[in-house]
Amino acid sequence: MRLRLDAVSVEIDGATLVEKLSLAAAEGEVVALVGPNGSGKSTALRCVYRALRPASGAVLVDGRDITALSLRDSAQQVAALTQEAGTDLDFTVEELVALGRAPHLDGNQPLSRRERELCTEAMARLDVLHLARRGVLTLSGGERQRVLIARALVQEPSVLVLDEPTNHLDIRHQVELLALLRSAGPTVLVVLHDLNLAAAACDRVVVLSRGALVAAGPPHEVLTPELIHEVFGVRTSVVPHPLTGAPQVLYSLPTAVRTESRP
Ligand SMILES: Nc1ncnc2c1ncn2[C@@H]1O[C@H](COP(=O)(O)OP(=O)(O)OP(=O)(O)O)[C@@H](O)[C@H]1O
Repeated sequence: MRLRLDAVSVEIDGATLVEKLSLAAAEGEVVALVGPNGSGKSTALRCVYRALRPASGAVLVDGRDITALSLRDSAQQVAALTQEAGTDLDFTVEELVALGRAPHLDGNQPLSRRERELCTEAMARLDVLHLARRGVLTLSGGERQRVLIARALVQEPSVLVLDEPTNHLDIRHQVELLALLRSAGPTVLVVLHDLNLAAAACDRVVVLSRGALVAAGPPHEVLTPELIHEVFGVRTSVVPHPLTGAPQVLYSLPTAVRTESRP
């Protein structure tokens, strides 16, 4: 198994934020992590990119506990797009993307031709090549998000974790990003709030509630009205997508908050 979380628990100041979370993702699989606000999704991801150390349990990449690897070795294995990933550093887009190669370089070693091509290709795939010379601080939120994803791709990780990567993205770039994640190569663990994007793009969906796993499996098995009501407290209808058959979650607003009906 490429990525495995084995009974990972996280405690901070005596509170258990994640409790005995186990999940696995095979090579090339795209797994969505969904759940209500505060259910522990970002905390679980932080253990994978080593911003947090589990109180117990382990994160394994290709069977090796990542805490046994040097930071440089684990940065070659795992790339992350985090919620804190906005950068205050005034790089150009191409400089920031090139930084994704850092875990693979010795000191100030310049990029090889192949690495420069890799950066150009990633910028093109994320539709930011035309911004290559722009300062990152001048970009819109969605443009910056796409640049950071290009940086994660040039890292050529075997595992890519992304925390709400569709934040700030317009609908075209959301759809393109999810399609890209399916074809990019690395095993992907992605936190998503949009259950329909998760259903369309992910092989499996893992649902967290109050720090613990409540369901995991293919989208059509997991995303049922009963489960969504139990976990999110929202009534939904789930119908098959007319073209793909993937489950589509339809929401209706509670009648109490509807505006009065028109004459
Ligand atoms: N450093 C910390 N100290 C104390 N509590 C924390 C800390 N970090 C996170 N928490 C709490 O842990 C819980 C889980 O947080 P986490 O960010 O993992 O949730 P999430 O599922 O990613 O939420 P969201 O959908 O809102 O991004 C929350 O209640 C949060 O307030």
